[in-house]
Amino acid sequence: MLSVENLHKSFGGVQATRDVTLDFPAGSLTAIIGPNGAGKTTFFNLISGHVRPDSGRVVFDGADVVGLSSLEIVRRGMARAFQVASLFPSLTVREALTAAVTAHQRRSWSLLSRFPLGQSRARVEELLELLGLAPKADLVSSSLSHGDQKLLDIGLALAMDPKVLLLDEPTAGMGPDERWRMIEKVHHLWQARRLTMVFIEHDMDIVFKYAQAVHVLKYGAVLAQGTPAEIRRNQDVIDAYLGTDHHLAVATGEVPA
Ligand SMILES: Nc1ncnc2c1ncn2[C@@H]1O[C@H](COP(=O)(O)OP(=O)(O)OP(=O)(O)O)[C@@H](O)[C@H]1O
Repeated sequence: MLSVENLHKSFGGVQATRDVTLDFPAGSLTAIIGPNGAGKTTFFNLISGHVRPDSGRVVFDGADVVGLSSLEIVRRGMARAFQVASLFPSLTVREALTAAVTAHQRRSWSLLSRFPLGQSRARVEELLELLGLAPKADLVSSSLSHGDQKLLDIGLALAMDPKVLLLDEPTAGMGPDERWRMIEKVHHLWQARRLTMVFIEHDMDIVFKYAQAVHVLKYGAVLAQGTPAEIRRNQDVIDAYLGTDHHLAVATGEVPA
């Protein structure tokens, strides 16, 4: 579905992405982890067309998309949840989703005839249900909790009908309980929509519980990739990232050695 080959990007003297080659099979749920400044967000910027790589390929659905605009990449089916809900502070949740669904359908001219207004309404209601936002559909976006605003951001990305969904720290800024509720919803929609999903996450408990595959970046390069079980016992990852707390957890039997 998505594969990245030998991707490089420098900003001045900083090599933010170094020879990154990674694969994201159709229907997979992959976490990207790494210390601050490892190049995780830059990686998302490169694959979604927001920043152009210096070299390398981003093969999405069989075609190299390097050089295409971010809008064209969205149109081809790769969406990214941005903090966009805050752009529509006075719209209700339903109005914001309706605007996104309608905008997407207008862009997909060839599909327009297959999406009459009734279907676009049905699509909005389906998204409200999927995200658990139906009871809040008539609230203005700015009055939502932080977690619900993030869900609305995800909903606006889902309105693009993506095959691949990129989430940059979906649980950032949340307390422990809200974090787990959020990731459970994300996991539910991954299952329900059979998406290929990639998420950047700092909370290792969440990563190890939910991701099928984990790609670890350090100084812009791929340090390791594997299943959660492989990553948590990978010595390079432990040394570079998981650190002493992990050693302690292994020693006390909280996680397997
Ligand atoms: N537009 C830019 N101009 C200059 N330097 C940049 C730019 N974008 C990223 N960088 C640099 O590239 C490196 C990687 O940054 P990036 O934000 O991708 O890391 P990250 O892993 O997402 O970090 P964090 O976990 O803190 O969000 C950093 O040194 C950063 O300062």
